[in-house]
Amino acid sequence: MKTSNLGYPRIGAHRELKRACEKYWSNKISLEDLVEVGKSIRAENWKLQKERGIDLVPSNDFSFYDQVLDTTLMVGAIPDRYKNAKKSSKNILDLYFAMARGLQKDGVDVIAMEMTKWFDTNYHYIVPEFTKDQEFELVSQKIVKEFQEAKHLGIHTKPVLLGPVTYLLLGKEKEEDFHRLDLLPKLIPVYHSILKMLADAGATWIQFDEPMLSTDLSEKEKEAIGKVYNGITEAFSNLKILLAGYFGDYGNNLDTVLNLPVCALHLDLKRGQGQLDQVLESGKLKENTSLSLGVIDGRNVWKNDFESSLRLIQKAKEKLGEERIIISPSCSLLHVPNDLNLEQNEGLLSTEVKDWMAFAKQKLEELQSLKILASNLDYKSQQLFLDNAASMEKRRSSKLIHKPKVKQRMEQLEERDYSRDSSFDQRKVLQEEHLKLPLFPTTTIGSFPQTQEVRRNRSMFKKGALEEQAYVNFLMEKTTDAIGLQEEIGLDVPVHGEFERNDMVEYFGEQLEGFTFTQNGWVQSYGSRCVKPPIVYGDVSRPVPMTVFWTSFAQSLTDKPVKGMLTGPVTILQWSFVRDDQARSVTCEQIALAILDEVLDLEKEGINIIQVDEPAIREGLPLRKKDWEKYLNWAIGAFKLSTSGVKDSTQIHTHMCYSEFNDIIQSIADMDADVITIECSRSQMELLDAFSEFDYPNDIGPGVYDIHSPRVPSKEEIIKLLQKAEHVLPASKLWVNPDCGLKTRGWEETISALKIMVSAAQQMRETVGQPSN
Ligand SMILES: CN1c2c(nc(N)[nH]c2=O)NC[C@@H]1CNc1ccc(C(=O)N[C@@H](CCC(=O)N[C@@H](CCC(=O)N[C@@H](CCC(=O)O)C(=O)O)C(=O)O)C(=O)O)cc1
Ligand SMILES: N[C@@H](CCS)C(=O)O
Ligand SMILES: [Zn+2]
Repeated sequence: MKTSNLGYPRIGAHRELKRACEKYWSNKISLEDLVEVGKSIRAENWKLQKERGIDLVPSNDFSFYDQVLDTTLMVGAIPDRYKNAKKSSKNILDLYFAMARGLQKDGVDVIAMEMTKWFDTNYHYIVPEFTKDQEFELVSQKIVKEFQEAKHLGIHTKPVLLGPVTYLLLGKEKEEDFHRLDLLPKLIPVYHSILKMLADAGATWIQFDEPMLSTDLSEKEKEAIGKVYNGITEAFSNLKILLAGYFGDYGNNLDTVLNLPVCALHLDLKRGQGQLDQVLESGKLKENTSLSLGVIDGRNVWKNDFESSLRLIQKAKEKLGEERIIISPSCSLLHVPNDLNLEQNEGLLSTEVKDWMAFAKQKLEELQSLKILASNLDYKSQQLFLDNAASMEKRRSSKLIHKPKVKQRMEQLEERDYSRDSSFDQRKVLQEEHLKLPLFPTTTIGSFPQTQEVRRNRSMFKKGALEEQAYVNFLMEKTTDAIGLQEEIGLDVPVHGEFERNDMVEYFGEQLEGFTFTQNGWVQSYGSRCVKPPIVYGDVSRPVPMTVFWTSFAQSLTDKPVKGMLTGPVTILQWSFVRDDQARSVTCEQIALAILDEVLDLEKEGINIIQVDEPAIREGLPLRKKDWEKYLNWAIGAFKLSTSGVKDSTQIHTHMCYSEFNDIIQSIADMDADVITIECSRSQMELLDAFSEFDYPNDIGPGVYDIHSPRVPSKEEIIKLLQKAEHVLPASKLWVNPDCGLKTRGWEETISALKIMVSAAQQMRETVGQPSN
């Protein structure tokens, strides 16, 4: 029996990669320094995995930004607009970062590639772009170099490649009249060249990630899988191919994968437990194919239940024999924090709850333990097993989890708690009278720059080096400045700026009961940006108001209507690590009630516009269509529960970023938010088509510039996007705002961009109704 890992967190135990990248981008360290940081993180990760007895240690799971972008560079799918960036870049990493972040330097002005969510995770990948006559060539040999780098350290790794079918399917056609999958015959030779180089370098196992296998694939897509892996196994009989689908079971694609002559097939047994029986009983697994049993949850932080994992392992062992079993996490460990041992503050994470958890490093140790136990017929009497069973039992019977008051409140909910009193049209009239906003009202999505100064003050306050009152005074100053600035710029609906928040989810998690949080539980979200997801371990409630002080303070500084800012229940759920002892829908409803309490308190304090952000509604959608309806019912229900108790004259906004809306537009309409602000600019307003075709009933603020890049848009660009929007939707429905919050930006670019945006809106007001050219 072997142990295998599919991927390890690459930001470093103390976010070394984040710091190095950000310093490199601001010219504070050299390329050599940055490369050195990457090298030392890789070495540390490989060593750590080796020391924990992992037999198949991954390489090429490291990335300076994103593994999909790495693949794009590997196969040379560099969009034409980066030609100048390529010429002016001194090295390939600068070109790579220009593709990820855009570039505005030395006469080069190029926008970034689109970014979107990686399946149903909070990780974002850079979307490949393809043209009809797309050519591929081997450009980056990173995977070979990293294999050799590990080899020099005495560690024989299993290089990881993003499979060609998933790679193409994750991309977008930038021209009409072709399907990206038709590019496969041109792409495959590049993969074969890479495999040849890896084989020459001495690689034995290769892991191909094909997570698209956990989605509904068409016949053509299934055929493509067949062709690719039959071709590879035939051409490279000296390589052992491990095919990995994850984030779910293979569903209707099972026969396709069972037919492949691969050396090992990975099963995500956390999301698809039933798949093991199906595979074992089908009799279709090829004799030479091993099973990689993904028994450890790569998507959550709970300790593995050895009893249930060993049951699965023993079952597979009996059928296939030990030699054909590999045990592993369900997916890459990219999505969990690094090391639970770094959590030493009992005030944050109690010893009791900590005992229920395992982060990446601990999950490797669990794999090691499972391997030892699985080889012991009498494993139930082993100390390793008994300790684990004791932890499981303590968690099940803990008094921290169940709160009768929360359960009672849920039982009393009625149908009418889930809808507003009047229709949108009726509400709109009242809100117009009340708020008196101009056409094309301007606003922002909530956060203003979280500068180092803001973060440092919070950090000092949390460490006890800054008194609470001094910290509050500092935040009041920042909020006052932000309101003043918004007045000066001429924004119609100001926000308080979210300076007091470390993160839009963690901030709420910290104030809600039933949640706990960590000191160092960082997980990569995109590029150098990380999040520290809170952990829901018990029934959720809101003991005291969470945002009323800051919103009311901001409102006291201006006559304009300040927009209150909350994170919605689905997003809080989706971006937290959630208890696995009850349905997610139940936890979500508990969070919804806590948010409702806050909405009503804000309204009581005279806040007439309240935004409840739900950027994660789309990413929470199950990967298979058959499961959508059930999810959408409870997710939309939770949003409505959290927002429906307000008066008709109170305007509810919601906000979503990076989402394809076409297929869930009805559900978005069902949310019945008075205004929805959405990410739109990186896709050049493509997303609006769904809203216009569907005749979306409520008001919309399509993001008019990309906030993920430091690039300042021109007025012409914004006008062009607004005209595009006005072309498909009536002007009376349109709001003007950036794509998302401004927390990652600096003040200088923020002020410039917002001034341009406001002046673009003013120009639109003047020209409304006139034909655009
Ligand atoms: C909207 N998005 C979000 C997602 N998920 C979330 N949970 N939150 C989101 O906002 N998913 C989709 C998108 C992804 N976008 C982003 C955008 C920005 C970030 C980001 O900026 N992350 C920060 C970390 C934020 C945070 O929690 N900060 C804390 C701790 C700050 C810190 O690092 N402190 C230093 C000390 C500071 C000093 O002394 O100078 C330290 O601890 O060492 C805080 O502000 O208190 C990031 O830096 O990556 C994430 C996702
Ligand atoms: N209100 C949040 C939404 C981000 S999705 C912000 O502005 O950062
Ligand atoms: Zn957003």
